[in-house]
Amino acid sequence: MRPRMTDRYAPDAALLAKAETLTEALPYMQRYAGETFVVKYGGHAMGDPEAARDFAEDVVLMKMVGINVIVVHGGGPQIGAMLRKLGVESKFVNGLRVTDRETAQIAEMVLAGSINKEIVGWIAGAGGRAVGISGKDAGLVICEKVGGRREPDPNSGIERNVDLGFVGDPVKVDRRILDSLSADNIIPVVAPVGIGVDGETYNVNADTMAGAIAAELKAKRFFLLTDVPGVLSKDKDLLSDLDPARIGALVSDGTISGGMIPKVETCVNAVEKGVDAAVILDGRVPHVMLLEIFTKQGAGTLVHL
Ligand SMILES: Nc1ncnc2c1ncn2[C@@H]1O[C@H](COP(=O)(O)OP(=O)(O)O)[C@@H](O)[C@H]1O
Ligand SMILES: CC(=O)N[C@@H](CCC(=O)OP(=O)(O)O)C(=O)O
Repeated sequence: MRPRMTDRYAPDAALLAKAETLTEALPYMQRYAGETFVVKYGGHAMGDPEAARDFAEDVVLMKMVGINVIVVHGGGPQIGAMLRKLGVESKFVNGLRVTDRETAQIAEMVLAGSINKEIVGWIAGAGGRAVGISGKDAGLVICEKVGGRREPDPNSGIERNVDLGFVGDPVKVDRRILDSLSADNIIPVVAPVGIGVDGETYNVNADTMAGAIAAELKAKRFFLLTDVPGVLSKDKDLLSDLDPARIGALVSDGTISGGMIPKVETCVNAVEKGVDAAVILDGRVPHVMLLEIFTKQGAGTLVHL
């Protein structure tokens, strides 16, 4: 027989708090089991190895409680570093990297070769099973070349059309490879490289790629991990809840600018196409996804209709 509980054997407060954390998580586990979550892991959020380990543990834990997790990663800063090392010039127009054939090859090498396998390794290290693929595999993400963008000429100041080269816009997502992997209890890790109908390789903005996949899967949640706490107000307070109309106003009055504009646009596009909610999260915060999923207060900025 187990000894009767006396003060001497009673668990201390810290231990009880651990049990309370788990019971607080219970309704969320019940709500999300069987649902699909798409996680975009940005290149800036991948900074240090400890954060990477936390990220992988969160992904594995989510999978363990029955969430179908799909990771789509970026790698913009890492592509930039490799291009500099190889002495290849690179520039961005409207947040998209102008990508000639050589740049496309280097981007694919960094994204699908190096970063993708690194993430697969982190997930394996946390006890999960992951398979790394790109949008080219099994025709996952079919792209069209993006149209040219208008930009002022640096010398004359006159606006001209800039051809972005091999930058792809996802036009079709074939979910079958993701469904097969998820059904086999494997976490798909997707590099943002797409394929044209003619077999051409396209460099795709990782937010756009993740948004297209989240929309096709009608994901319950679409997480975007970046290096800010979420969308901030003019006074730098975190805006924890936004709808498309409010986002439009914040973009118009200049509160949201730079790299945050395509990010919120991706979120709005995703929720309008059937994703339940998108959440912009700070990937530098340890276990930020667990805090968002399994606690009452959540974390980051939730975007919904
Ligand atoms: N209102 C805002 N709230 C938060 N970040 C903002 C806002 N407006 C502009 N930003 C900028 O957007 C950046 C995030 O976009 P980006 O650098 O493209 O992210 P990532 O590389 O992770 O995809 C932030 O680092 C910040 O400088
Ligand atoms: C067309 C285009 O711009 N592609 C991006 C792909 C990587 C990316 O988007 O990574 P982050 O999410 O880390 O920024 C690039 O070449 O940088």
